Amino acid sequence: MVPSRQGDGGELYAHSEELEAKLRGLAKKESLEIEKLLENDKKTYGSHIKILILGGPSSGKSTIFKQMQIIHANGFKTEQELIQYRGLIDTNIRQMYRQLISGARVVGISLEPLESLVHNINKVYAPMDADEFSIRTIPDVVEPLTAFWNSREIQEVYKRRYEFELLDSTKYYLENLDRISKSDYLPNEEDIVHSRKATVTINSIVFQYTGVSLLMVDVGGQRSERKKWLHLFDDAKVVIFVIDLTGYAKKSEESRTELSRFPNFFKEIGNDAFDMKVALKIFNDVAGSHALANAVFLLFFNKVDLFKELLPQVSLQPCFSKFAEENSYDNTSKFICDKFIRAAKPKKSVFPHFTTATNTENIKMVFRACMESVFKANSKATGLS
Ligand SMILES: Nc1nc2c(ncn2[C@@H]2O[C@H](COP(=O)(O)OP(=O)(O)OP(=O)(O)O)[C@@H](O)[C@H]2O)c(=O)[nH]1
Ligand SMILES: [Mg+2]
Repeated sequence: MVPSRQGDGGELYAHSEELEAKLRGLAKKESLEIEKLLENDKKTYGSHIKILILGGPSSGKSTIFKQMQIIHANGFKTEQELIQYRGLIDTNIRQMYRQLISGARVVGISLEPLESLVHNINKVYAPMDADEFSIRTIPDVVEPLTAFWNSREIQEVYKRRYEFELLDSTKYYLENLDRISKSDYLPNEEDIVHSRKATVTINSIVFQYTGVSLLMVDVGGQRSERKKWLHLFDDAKVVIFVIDLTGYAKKSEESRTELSRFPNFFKEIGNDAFDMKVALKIFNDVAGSHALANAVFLLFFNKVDLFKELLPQVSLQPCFSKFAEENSYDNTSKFICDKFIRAAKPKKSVFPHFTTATNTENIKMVFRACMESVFKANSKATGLS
């Protein structure tokens, strides 16, 4: 799948001078707002250790942020929060259904045999279409949508999911429709970390970790959101940089626009516009930033679960032409990891970790290991001793 493009003005930005000027004005206004927000943060949070979560679109930053809320704060408990997540999950499910239909067109699989199922599903969704907030996974949609999902055609389309845009949690939600459609359904933590909404705000939490107060900040990874990052770099001690491992197989429109701006960094563009290359470029920029010269970098190579599923189907070689080994997990993960570590040269403290952000236990364990290495790394530079 390619990242959701909600709220992204990327291509417009590249093509129109007038729009560019307008957006510059907006960015200035935005930067004043961010400064005000940070000023308030300082008042509220005092002198905490600041950890920034950065990375490309849809890499899993907010999922990690949610896990921190679950592990170190109160998690998601209020009815209002749960109802909001329920609405988001319902919207995600409808989105997945539509993406599978468009995907069938992209990969050239005819859905004619599913005509009556599609008709029945559309009949349920049609009255809700006028208002996004009214979208519900009602019991009437469960039977046709489950049959649609289990059909031979859609399973074939799903196998080729990296050729078109599809939400990562498609299988997870479409196999839990019975539970989700219950009238009193409220999402559990696992459901919540599988939901998807592109971040267009700056989210922060403060929590205690072994007696140290940490301020963790989550931002959006889409190009329009990355303009806000610079304002946050000052006094950040730790950067968690999240990389979507499946990005080696994805080519989003955003990646094409993005890479065409750096012809010297990436010699071959066009067919070569893989999301992982954009992530590499973003990481290279961030790691070279003066404001982050003393920060410890934790690299989270994320979506290990999906990466392992993908490896037997898609080779790493089209994305990285120098990769010439067998497409095993060990070979590919090492190759990708080396690429990023080399991009961080010359002097950085960089600690790589392999993660599945939707798995609370995995993130709990990785975070513990991270903090140990951070505390040990360079107490003078980080002020974490
Ligand atoms: N299966 C699986 N899904 C993941 C993993 N990490 C994240 N996801 C899913 O990937 C989708 C995108 O994750 P987000 O956390 O929203 O990504 P993000 O980096 O915050 O994206 P932006 O805010 O747009 O920059 C969500 O549906 C997550 O549930 C993972 O390790 N495994
Ligand atoms: Mg996010």
